[in-house]
Amino acid sequence: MSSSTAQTGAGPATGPGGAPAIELRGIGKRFPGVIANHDVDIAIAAGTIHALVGENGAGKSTLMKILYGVQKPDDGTISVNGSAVSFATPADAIAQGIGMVFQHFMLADNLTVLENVTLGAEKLHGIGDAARREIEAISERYGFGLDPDELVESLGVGERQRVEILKVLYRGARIIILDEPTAVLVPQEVDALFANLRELKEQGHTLIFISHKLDEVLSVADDITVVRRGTTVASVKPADVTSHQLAELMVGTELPSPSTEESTVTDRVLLSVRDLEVRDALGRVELADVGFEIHAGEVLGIAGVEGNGQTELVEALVGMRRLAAGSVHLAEEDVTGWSTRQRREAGIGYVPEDRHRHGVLLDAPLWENRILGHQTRPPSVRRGWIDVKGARRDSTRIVEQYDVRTPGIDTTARALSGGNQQKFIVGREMSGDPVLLVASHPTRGVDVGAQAQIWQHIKDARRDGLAVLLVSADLDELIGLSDTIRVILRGRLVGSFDPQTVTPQQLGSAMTGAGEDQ
Ligand SMILES: Nc1ncnc2c1ncn2[C@@H]1O[C@H](COP(=O)(O)OP(=O)(O)OP(=O)(O)O)[C@@H](O)[C@H]1O
Repeated sequence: MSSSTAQTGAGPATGPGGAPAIELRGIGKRFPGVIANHDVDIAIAAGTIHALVGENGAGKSTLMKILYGVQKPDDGTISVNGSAVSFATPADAIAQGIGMVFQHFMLADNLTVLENVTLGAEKLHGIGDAARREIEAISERYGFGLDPDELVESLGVGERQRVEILKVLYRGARIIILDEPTAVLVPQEVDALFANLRELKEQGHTLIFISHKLDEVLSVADDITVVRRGTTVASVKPADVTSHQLAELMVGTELPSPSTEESTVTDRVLLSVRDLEVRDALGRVELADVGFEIHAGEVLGIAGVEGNGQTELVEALVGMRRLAAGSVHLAEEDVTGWSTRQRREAGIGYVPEDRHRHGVLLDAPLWENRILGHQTRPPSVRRGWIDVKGARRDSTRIVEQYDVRTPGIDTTARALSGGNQQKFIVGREMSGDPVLLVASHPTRGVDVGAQAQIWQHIKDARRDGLAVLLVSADLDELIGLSDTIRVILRGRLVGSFDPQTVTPQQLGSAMTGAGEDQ
């Protein structure tokens, strides 16, 4: 146990040089109908790893956007290394040595590491040998293992993230903000990321990251700030709290404890996939020999490192990809040649992996988003016409049942926090009694309390016979929710595991191919 004590509010934590690397005092930010931040006080010591935790919509991203010059605060002051600053744009923050790594990587796949890193920063070291030397030096110094001339499209998720970190280091960042950096990583990659973060810290950098994974926060952070309903409510040391206590600080109440459940798997096959093959536009095989069944009342979990065919599998099932071979049966019906619309009408719910591309219309109000993908089914239509009242009523129900934090159903999806957008999408796709739910990362970016609620909704529907294909990067979710777990590797299903007995480490090994020889 550390001798440090939990503080309420943030005291003047000082770094080696005296002043904190970052000090936020009295920060406030309002949006129409919402107070995103108020009275935020945080001091972040130089050369430390500082975690920011809090419920969906608590105001974490807004705070980080203020610190990176994306949003302007209405109140309060920001100091960097003891000097007051004011940022009109991210360029101002970068000039002060602050960099940000977003959750959605912003890399061009068809360019090399060097081209991605120098893009927009040509003035620093050009785009030739000087730049290459600098990139190699940074990669070497922090143990990133990146080759400047490698194409980004051939890199794995963890490597891409290192390119993003390298990009901000290249631009001179000493203070690096990471928004949910572990959401897309497998356990081994998380370990590698944390090793990189610790190395950066050793060399004097200050790291600030947002996470919903409290165990990880406890393992890597030096300090943790808890944000609740827009303001900082506690600042604690990892040694002084458990993940359960941390969760309670976040939500302000006790958390429901998970219930163990009897198996609900029936012998009625709802989805039957045989010899599925999918090819890309150039004819390269993306999925091969994929076959499985899901019964009514069963959750089939798919584990895999991102980019191993999950996207193709999910899109093939919902009718967004043509099959090169194989068949898909929903209940007794051969749906292989059916359109997405026909499949949805037959009762397939779909939670897409990229909520901004396929899940919501960001500039449309929530009630219109209720209709998206459900244009031909009640309550969105009545006698062939869009039923505005029905859609509005059902949107209100989703907001209540899924605890979507929003001023109302006329608010645009864009104005919701990421986790709240996700809750709305899951609520919509669980509407109208689907027979099959095809869900990609249904709780990505969702806080622990809301995650438990979504799991419960899925379990309840499973008890009523819902079949679920669950693709998730969260191995605890896969283990907690699935009846069987299959591992996908390079477009093939390579392993089958019993969630009752498998460990995250075993899954992680199978996912990276380490268990291939078994
Ligand atoms: N551009 C915007 N316009 C209107 N409201 C916004 C905007 N951005 C954020 N908000 C609101 O501000 C509040 C805080 O949102 P923020 O994204 O900071 O939360 P968060 O803690 O990062 O949540 P999550 O964990 O879900 O990502 C939310 O109520 C959100 O709806």
